[in-house]
Formats: sequence, C-alpha cells, structure tokens
Amino acid sequence: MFASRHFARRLATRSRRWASTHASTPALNQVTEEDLAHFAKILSPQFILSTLGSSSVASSELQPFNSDWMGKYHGNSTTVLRPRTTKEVSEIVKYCNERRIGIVPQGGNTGLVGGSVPTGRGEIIVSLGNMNKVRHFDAVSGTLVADAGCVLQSLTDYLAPHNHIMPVEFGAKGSCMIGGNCSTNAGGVRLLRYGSLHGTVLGLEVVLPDGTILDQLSTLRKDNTGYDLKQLFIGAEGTLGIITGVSILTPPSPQASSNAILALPSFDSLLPLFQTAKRELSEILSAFEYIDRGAYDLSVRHGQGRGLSPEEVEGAECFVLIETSGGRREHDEEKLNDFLEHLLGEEKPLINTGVLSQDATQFASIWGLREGITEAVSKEGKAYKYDISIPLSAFKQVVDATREQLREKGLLGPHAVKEVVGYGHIGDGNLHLNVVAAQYTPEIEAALEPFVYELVGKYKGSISAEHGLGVMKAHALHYSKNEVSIEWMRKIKNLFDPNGIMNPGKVLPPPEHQPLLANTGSATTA
Ligand SMILES: O=C(O)CC[C@@H](O)C(=O)O
Ligand SMILES: [Zn+2]
Repeated sequence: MFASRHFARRLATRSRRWASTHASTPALNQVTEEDLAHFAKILSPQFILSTLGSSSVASSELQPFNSDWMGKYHGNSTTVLRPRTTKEVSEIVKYCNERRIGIVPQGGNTGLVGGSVPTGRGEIIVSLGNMNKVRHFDAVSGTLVADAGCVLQSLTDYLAPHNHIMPVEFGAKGSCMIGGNCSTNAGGVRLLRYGSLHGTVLGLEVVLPDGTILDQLSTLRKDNTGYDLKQLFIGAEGTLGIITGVSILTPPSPQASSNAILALPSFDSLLPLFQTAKRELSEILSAFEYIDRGAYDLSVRHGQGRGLSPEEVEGAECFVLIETSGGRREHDEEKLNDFLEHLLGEEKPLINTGVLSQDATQFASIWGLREGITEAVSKEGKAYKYDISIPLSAFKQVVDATREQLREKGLLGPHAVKEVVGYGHIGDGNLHLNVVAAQYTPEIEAALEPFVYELVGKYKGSISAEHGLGVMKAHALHYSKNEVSIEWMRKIKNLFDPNGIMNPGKVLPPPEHQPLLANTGSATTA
C-alpha cells in the first residue's frame, strides 16, 4: 500500500541530479515524512524520535545522539530510531537500503573518533540501547550471548554471581555497549591478559546493509570452516552492517586481584621495569599501565583517584599501575610485595616509591587514577586524542616532540594548548597522546595533523591502536595501511554495501561512497 511508485519516481529524479556531478558515487537521500510513516509500521511511536512530522520533537532532544560526549563531532540527523529486536533492525535497514538513506549505528556513543555521530549526509541514527537483554549464559564454558545494546557494566554485574568477568574493561564501562565495543574492536586495560575481541568474540549476529540477518552467533570455541566472517565486523565501525548480538567468552573471575601505583624517577626506568615485572610476576601480571607526570597531575587535580602522597610524587617523571590477578590471594599479594621490595632494594632502584592497595576501596582508587584520566582531560579542556601504537621506547619522545611542535607554532599557553600528556597500555605498546586545549581550533589541528601521523609513520606504528578511525582518521588511513590493503578494504565495503548506506564517511578515506548532501551541511570537527 505504501507509495512505492512515488518513491521510485523521486529516486530517479535524485539520482539524475547527482549523476551529473558524482557519477561514480551513489547519492543518499534525506528522510521524509513518508519515510517516517514507514518506520511507524516497524516501530511503536515512542521509539521514533524525529524533528519531522506531526509528532515531531525539538532538535534538542536529538542532540545527545547528534554529538559525541567530547563535544567535538556534531551531526544534524533529523531522526533517531530505537528498535527492540533484530527483526526491527532488519526491516529498518532493508527499507533504508531501498530508499538510499544513510544509517549511523549507535551504541553508548562513547567513542573518541566521531564514529557514531552522523556526518551531514542525511543519515538516520539507529540507536541499539533498547536491545539490552542477556540471551544466554553457559556457566561451564563461560559463553555469554547478549544483545548488542547491553551496557558493559550491566554485563559485568550479570556475570558477578556466576564468578565470571567480561574480558574487556574500559573507563566508559557505565555507558558503552557491547555491540559498540565489538564494532570498534575496543581494547582496554584487560587486553594484556585476555587478548583482543578478535579472540574472545565467538560469534556475532549482524544485520547486513540489505537487511539480511547474518546469524553467526556461534558459541563454539573451535570452528575451522573456511572464512571467519564475523572477524570482518569486529573493528568495521558499523560500515559493513549493524551488530545486533554478541557471543563472547568470559573468563572466570580471578580469585585475587591486587594493584599498586609506582613512581618512577625517569622514563628510562620504564622498560627495564616492564621486563622485570614480566619476569618476576609472570602469569599473575594482568595490567601494566603507563601514566606520565602531566596525566597523573591532571587526574589527581580532578579528583579521579588517590594513590601516592604529594611528597611521594615529588621527583617522579612518570608512573606505572601494575595489577596482578591470580588464584591464590596470599601468594599473589606476597609476590607483588616481594617484587616491590626487591625493586626498592636495588642499588639503583627503578622506582622512587610505590603504594600497594590494601583493600577494595584502595584498589578502586588506584584504578580511578588511571581510568579517570580521560574524564580529567575533558574537565580540563578540549582534547585532541591520538591513540597510537609505537615502540615503547618512543612513548616519551612522541609526547615531547608534539609539545615542541606546538611550542614552535606559538600554540602553547592557557588560551591555546594547555597540556600535552601521554598515558596508555605499556603491555600492548599503545600510547594515548592527549593534547588538551582551551578550544578546538583549526590552527591547533593544522599543527597536529599530519605532524602526529607522520611521526607515527616514522616509527612504522599505527595511527589507531584501539579507538578506531571513525570520521577523525579515515583520511589518514594511508599512514598505517598500504594502497593494496586500502583497495581491498574498499572492495569489501562495496561488496557488502554497494549503496554506501552504512555509517558513511567513516573508516575509508575519501573519496568514498557518498558525497555530502548539498542541503545538509557538514560535520563539524573543529
Ligand atoms: O581518552 C583517551 O585518550 C584514552 C581512553 C582509553 O582508551 C583509555 O585507555 O583510558
Ligand atoms: Zn586505552
């Protein structure tokens, strides 16, 4: 009954309009009131938020979906759909594909690269937050099958009585969702122990860009039957389809976890310390996190956690958070204690001092120091975030070189760049370089890019260790991937999504699938 002929006519007109200027890139259409009428056949009215139509809402209601939490990326989508089932997602996607309407899949919208924010191509937002049920848990194998919209913390809480934990852990655990975690292949502080999501995810359910439901929600540990399709969607950032369900291997809760914060006299101590920790703590070492002096001070200043006293911090150039997780509390605590005593007893100690947590509150407080840096940075100002893989020995050089570059450009100061700090996952070779500015400005961005990417290129590193490319780094992909790789990425994208509706403008460098719609304006990134 729906006016499909009417659409066919309108599509033809639009494609003619675009054909003259963008012959090789499919055009995307804006959502209309007729489209809303169709969505209303799929979803109950309370799950459609739109600034269009008779039940329109104010654009301010869409603002949390249209902007990222850092306030760096802003879209102007008119419509947010909040499906509750995979079937609903499938029907929405199928329709959008026929109508050539772009889709931005959105979980907790906690990303750091603008991957879940629309880019001004008339996209609708499909928010997965209403798909938040645990489907199944097998306590023997530890396999958890859950909807994509389950918040990570809620899964941790669900698993606690079963004595299991999630294999991933992030500062954003209170709002990020498991589907988004998989879609961005998020890393986090447990990667050293449990590996990446490419290893722990056993299966996925994905709605493909034509609406087909790809059911690969396997719970098998071993399945060696040719191409492992699910891997393509882990880290695809929603450009190949929408993840609607996740099957993931959850480890048993460690019987005992301890942590300590250590103050290092100099960065030069860091690598020998890491080597010693790996040797002496061996299998119980579960995290080894780096915090430079600037990042530590920021975190303390903004009350994110507690560890060392001001006197103990004096003279420290950087800090390390060590965590151990094992099966025997006394044994593990003793081992960590002996390790610290041994360090301090050396003729030339690698550390100035250290504090070992004594109870759960102190344990959380020491983690707060590290996991709270992102929040502390956002309280301090606007952050340019670079998330890079580089040799461990270069962690400090890269932060110093970036600071120097900004100094040379006259951009250091309270009204421009306030701080340049570094922290991250030593165990994974992953540095978070954060440039904290008073405002996002084109001058600062120009000083940082391509400077940082070229620096990473020099070290043969990666421009995205764990945050993904999103809209921020799509154009810089060539610093980390060669032409042949990018060409095959494009071929894969075209195969899955020939109409370019899925999360347009993300991951692949321009020219990509769709031009911006002439009448929608573009994403603001500065
Ligand atoms: O805010 C950042 O730059 C890093 C966020 C996260 O990956 C972390 O390790 O804390
Ligand atoms: Zn990180």
